[in-house]
Amino acid sequence: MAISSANNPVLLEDVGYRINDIPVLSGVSVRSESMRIGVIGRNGSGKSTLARLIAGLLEPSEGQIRIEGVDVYKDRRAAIRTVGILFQNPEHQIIFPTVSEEIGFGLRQLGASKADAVTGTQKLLARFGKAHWQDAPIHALSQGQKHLVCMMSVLAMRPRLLVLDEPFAGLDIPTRMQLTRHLNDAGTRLLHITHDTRDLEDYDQVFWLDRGRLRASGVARQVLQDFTQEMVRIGGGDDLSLLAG
Ligand SMILES: Nc1ncnc2c1ncn2[C@@H]1O[C@H](COP(=O)(O)OP(=O)(O)OP(=O)(O)O)[C@@H](O)[C@H]1O
Repeated sequence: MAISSANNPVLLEDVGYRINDIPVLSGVSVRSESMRIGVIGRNGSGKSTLARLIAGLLEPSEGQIRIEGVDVYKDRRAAIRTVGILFQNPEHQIIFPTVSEEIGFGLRQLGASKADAVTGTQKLLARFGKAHWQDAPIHALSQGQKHLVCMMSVLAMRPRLLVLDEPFAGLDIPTRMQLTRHLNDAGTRLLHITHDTRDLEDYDQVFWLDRGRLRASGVARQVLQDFTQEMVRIGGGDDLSLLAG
């Protein structure tokens, strides 16, 4: 299903990012109007850095990023309505002790009154069939349940694009399937960053990030096939031996 979001592109123009003058990303240009955008790459290829740039949490050292027309780093007010992000580790996202406080916080960020945030949280939990989680202490939840709390908290803010930074790594198959179903039901545009080709099999368009540069882009099937072949080829060697410096 290749529904497009024409005229609302995810647009990166010649984006670079340096840490202590060392390039982590260089010359990354992406234009996509797809509803399901994938980014694949090895460990250390710059995926998480790219996720944070697209969410507006980092300022590009070079180039421009516009998500549906919004400069997500400079215009933070517009950015929180435009892009949400889910991290690999829920502990990096969760700040509050209970489920309802965590979800309500995002609604308050959007300007909802305390009462509206409470009602909005109740409605959202009911929509996910989790009304009974309202007062649950988050520390008592399983890892998969914590992921779902993060997902509900982000979706409560109705972002037009949701960036997924390997949120399913380390989860078992049923949990991955259930979380994926919730994501698909939400109908939100997704930009999914991963090293696991399984996550992107039914995506519209995939970008392959290699050592901080875009190596390929195109329809998912072709890019994933080329990526897998290259990973198997590298896996036959021993590049773990290489030390920098
Ligand atoms: N704060 C930092 N300080 C120094 N180097 C960093 C920092 N953040 C990222 N890097 C370096 O930038 C490169 C890209 O890191 P990044 O985390 O974006 O890659 P990744 O593709 O998400 O990796 P992984 O799949 O292992 O999570 C790596 O070489 C990493 O060591």
